[in-house]
Amino acid sequence: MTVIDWELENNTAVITINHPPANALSSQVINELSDIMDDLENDAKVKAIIIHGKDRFFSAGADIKEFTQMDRNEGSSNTASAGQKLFNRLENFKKPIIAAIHGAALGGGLELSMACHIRLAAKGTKLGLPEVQLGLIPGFAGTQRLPRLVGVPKATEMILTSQPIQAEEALQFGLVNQVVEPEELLNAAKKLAAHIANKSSVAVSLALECLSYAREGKFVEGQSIEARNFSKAFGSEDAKEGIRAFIEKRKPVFQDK
Ligand SMILES: C/C=C/C(=O)SCCNC(=O)CCNC(=O)[C@H](O)C(C)(C)COP(=O)(O)OP(=O)(O)OC[C@H]1O[C@@H](n2cnc3c(N)ncnc32)[C@H](O)[C@@H]1OP(=O)(O)O
Repeated sequence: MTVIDWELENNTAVITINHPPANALSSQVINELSDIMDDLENDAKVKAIIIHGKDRFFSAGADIKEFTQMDRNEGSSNTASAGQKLFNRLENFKKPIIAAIHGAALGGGLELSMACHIRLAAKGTKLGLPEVQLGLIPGFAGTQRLPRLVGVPKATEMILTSQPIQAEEALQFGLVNQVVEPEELLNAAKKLAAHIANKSSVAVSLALECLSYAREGKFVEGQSIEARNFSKAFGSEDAKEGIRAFIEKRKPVFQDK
């Protein structure tokens, strides 16, 4: 039985983690998500991606029950490296990925959402990295991505105390982009995805590439990639159309070329 489904709605791929009871990120979830990303990468119809969780939670993190069946070597190396590899891939994906978070995004669940480009959270969601409480530490790059988003002092407090924060506080710290009513979450994510999917996918992917340098704090390199990508975008058919449409006071019709 699969634990992740996806479907295409207009130009948005909606990925649903469906691994009851807590959408824990078992190795099966990691493998299936990885396979799905292969499909989405090569599907020209997909211009934006949403990841969300079925039922009560976005994801409560790595599968703690699976940990009990692993030997020390597997637990310490394969699990962390498989998750890190996938999440790096998501973060550097050429198509925008939106995490629609509800209930709980804990441990690996928060790490998954932090690897997405934009995060929307439902009111009442708990977000945290509680691994230290288990005698572990975050293993899917949470010690690196959380400080980048909320600053080192807040990340240190969250990781060392294992205490989650609520969506509203996450918004204040920049950990999520928006907080919405739970029943509005998926619609809000779809609206945002459609807004982006309307744009030229050439320009969107060139912009995403530049933004990856900002995440790494590489201003000088990022600036030079920006100049290169500006020139690539400028030479695209979509830029011709976008500029013409502005002059002609109409909506552009992009061909993604
Ligand atoms: C490299 C990455 C490492 C990691 O990510 S380590 C994991 C870090 N995550 C956590 O420590 C979170 C653990 N879970 C919780 O704190 C709580 O749970 C929740 C806040 C998510 C929900 O609490 P409540 O509403 O009281 O429900 P409930 O009875 O605790 O959980 C419902 C069912 O979900 C299972 N479950 C929850 N989290 C996980 C998990 N991470 N891995 C495997 N199963 C999990 C439980 O055991 C239980 O299951 P049953 O109904 O069969 O007793």
